[in-house]
Amino acid sequence: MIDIAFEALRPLGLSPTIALRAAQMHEPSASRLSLARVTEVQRDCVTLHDGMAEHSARLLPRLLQQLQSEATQLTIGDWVGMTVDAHAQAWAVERVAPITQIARRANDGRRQLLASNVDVALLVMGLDADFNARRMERYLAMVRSCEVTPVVVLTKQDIAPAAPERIQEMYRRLPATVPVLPVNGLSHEARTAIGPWLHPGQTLVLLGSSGAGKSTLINTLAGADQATGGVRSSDGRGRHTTTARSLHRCAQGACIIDTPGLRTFRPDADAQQLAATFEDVQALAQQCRFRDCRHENEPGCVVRASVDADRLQNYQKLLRDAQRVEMTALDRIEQRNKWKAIGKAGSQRAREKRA
Ligand SMILES: Nc1nc2c(ncn2[C@@H]2O[C@H](COP(=O)(O)OP(=O)(O)OP(=O)(O)O)[C@@H](O)[C@H]2O)c(=O)[nH]1
Ligand SMILES: [Zn+2]
Repeated sequence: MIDIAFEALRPLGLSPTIALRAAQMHEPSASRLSLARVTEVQRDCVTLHDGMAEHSARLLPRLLQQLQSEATQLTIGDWVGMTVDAHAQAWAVERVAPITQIARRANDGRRQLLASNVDVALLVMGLDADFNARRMERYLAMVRSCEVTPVVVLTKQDIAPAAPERIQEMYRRLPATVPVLPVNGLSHEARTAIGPWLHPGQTLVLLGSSGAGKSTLINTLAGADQATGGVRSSDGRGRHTTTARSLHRCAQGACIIDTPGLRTFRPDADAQQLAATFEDVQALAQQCRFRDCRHENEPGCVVRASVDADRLQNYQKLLRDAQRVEMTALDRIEQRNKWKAIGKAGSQRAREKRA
């Protein structure tokens, strides 16, 4: 049996789908479980919120083993069945299978989870020196391949002299289906602009490089006053670290997960998934003369004629990177041998010509 305090958990992002999944969990033990959300992950414990209070909880060995066998970790935003034992120690007993997971590939190739059960990713970028359209396209590819809705938030509109041109550049490059919101993150108008994505039951995550204005946005969206403050600000510990991820509640009902600054990362997606996130390229490619057009120098290429050249280059680079990761060692040897053979044949022909 699991207790689900739906109304109390709603401001923590509980959706009907998660509630249903939780109700179907098969907990064999007789212990009474309550549904709770992971609001912070520490080295050997997690912070869980059950709608009433936060608990510092350990992971039941069985859950640890299960996560290990699935090569995954408990992540901020996960939902779990929680129990409290006779010694008042809280335990995470079972994880509700997540609906979405935002992950990136670390430079060593390992999959690193950033947040679970996210509906909307706010892709935060400053209109100042932080501005980089290619990086924004990579963020977009990452979140769309995780099936999370992207919303681009361009901060520092009030202080960046180049703001108008940069906003235009973003509109020009990104598909029209992606919302682009230029804001001053310090102003309440940012709250109005992002308002349509802040309904109760929604979970947002903020992604962007260090200094882009993520914490500033959280303060504006959560409201500076204690009454509407986030989960973090109500526990008396304050928000003394920007390196940890944490979950906050917004005044309008949604909850929002802060992440440490991202700069270098690779999306955790295969080439096909990535390609699908460049919907403009995909749609135009249907009209290229050759079915397998790579939009490089083939004649009759409609993509090259219509898509921003830098955007197209970025697309091709992302695909190459993804394909490189997918290639097995054997593929790589095979490809090297093929190029060697081609190279040899080439120099052979050159020798023949000279002879
Ligand atoms: N004028 C103005 N200043 C902003 C805006 N957004 C952020 N800032 C300032 O930019 C600086 C960095 O903002 P933060 O919110 O700390 O950036 P962050 O993305 O949380 O950075 P990390 O915590 O390192 O990941 C702060 O001094 C903010 O006051 C904006 O829209 N307008
Ligand atoms: Zn083409």
